[in-house]
This record gives sequence, structure tokens and C-alpha cells, in this order.
Amino acid sequence: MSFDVDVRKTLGDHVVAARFVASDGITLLWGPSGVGKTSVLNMIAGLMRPDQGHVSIDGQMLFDDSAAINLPPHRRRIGYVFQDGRLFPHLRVRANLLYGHRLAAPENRWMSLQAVIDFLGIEHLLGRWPGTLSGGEAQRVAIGRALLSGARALLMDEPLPSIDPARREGIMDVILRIRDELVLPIVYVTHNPAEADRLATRKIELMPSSR
Ligand SMILES: Nc1ncnc2c1ncn2[C@@H]1O[C@H](COP(=O)(O)OP(=O)(O)OP(=O)(O)O)[C@@H](O)[C@H]1O
Repeated sequence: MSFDVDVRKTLGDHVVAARFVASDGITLLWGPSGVGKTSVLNMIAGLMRPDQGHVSIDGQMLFDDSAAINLPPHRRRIGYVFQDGRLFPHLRVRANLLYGHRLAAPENRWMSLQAVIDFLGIEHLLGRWPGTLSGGEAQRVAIGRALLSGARALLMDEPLPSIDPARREGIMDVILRIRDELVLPIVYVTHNPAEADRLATRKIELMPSSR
């Protein structure tokens, strides 16, 4: 499994640009605040359209401006885990987990609900409302929802700062197990050097540039 990303977009006075090829492991996007890390994740996910470039995963072109290819987010099979979890507040944990699973084509559902529950240790949370979860619990559910959607890669945008420091270690272990046991490639954004050193297989440094 590999990413091939070469994207460029002008946002106001800034030009956001990133170019990398990444195989398995955790690819860290690194750089100062405002350089465009989240924008690059959004371009990979299909939530923001690059002005130029391409995004492919495992040889399948997801975006290519020169060939007018631009797959919508739900057809990219890329899971996105946000800093704040973003669970659906009106659905219990079980329904949140199953949301993307029901929409995924059966042949892409490579993990069952039970396998995800066991992997993340969240059996006891299934009947809870998102509003009652701790930051760490909510983040586990968000990761579970991404895995159940049939994702072949994950994007993670600062998934740890919203979590109580005592629970961060547990989520970091989950992320390392996703890398090593599930062998899913992850593109990861953090500002924390210790987290970066612990997790990064490779580091892509984004440089500020103006137009
Ligand atoms: N939709 C948009 N329209 C205009 N400008 C935008 C848009 N989205 C982001 N920007 C700007 O583009 C720049 C890059 O933002 P982005 O959030 O990608 O940076 P970042 O590196 O993730 O920052 P941080 O580390 O602070 O989260 C910022 O100057 C931001 O204000």
C-alpha cells in the first residue's frame, strides 16, 4: 500500500504544497502553524480540491487535475480521524461505529464490528452517547468508525492533544498497532516533537511560501 501525493493550492496569500511518496508506516506532516498541514490532509481526503497535482493510493488515481479525475471522499476509502473526534452526537457509539460500515461496499469491509471492538477495547462503550465519553474514549470510537468504513489508509490530524495526558499513551499504542498489526499506512499531523519521534516512519517538512 502506498501514497503518491503531489498537491498545490493557493489559499489567500499562501501557497500550500506537498510532495511525497509514502509506503507503509506513519508519514508525518511537519511544519509551523498555518503552513498547510490540515489543508494537505483535506486534499488527500477529497475535502479540498488542489489547484494542481495528483493523489494516488496503491496505484489508483484519486485526483489528477491533468486527467480531470476527482473522486468524492466516500469513494476514496481513506479514513479521517480529527482532533475533536467528530462523532455524530445523536447516535450511540454502536451506531456511530456502523455508520461508514453500512455505506461501504461489502467487498471493502475487511474488518468486522466485533474485530474492531476487540482491537480497540470498546465493548463497554457501545450503548453510550458520544457526549458522555472521555476524549480518549471518543477518539477510540472515531478510529473504530474509520476502520469499519473499509478504509485502506488513515489520515490523523492531531488526534492526541484533546485527550487527558494519562490516556494519550493508550491511544498512541493503538496507533502503533494500526501501523504494525493492521499494516495500514497513516498520514499524521502533530506539533509535538516527542510524539513525532515515537510515531514517524518518515517526516515530510512543509515549507511556508507565498505567491
Ligand atoms: N478554505 C480556506 N480558505 C482560505 N484560507 C484557508 C482555507 N483553509 C485554510 N486556509 C489558510 O491556509 C493556511 C493553512 O492552513 P492549515 O490549517 O492547513 O495549516 P496547518 O499547518 O494545519 O496549521 P495548524 O498547525 O495551525 O493547524 C492558513 O493560513 C489558513 O488560514
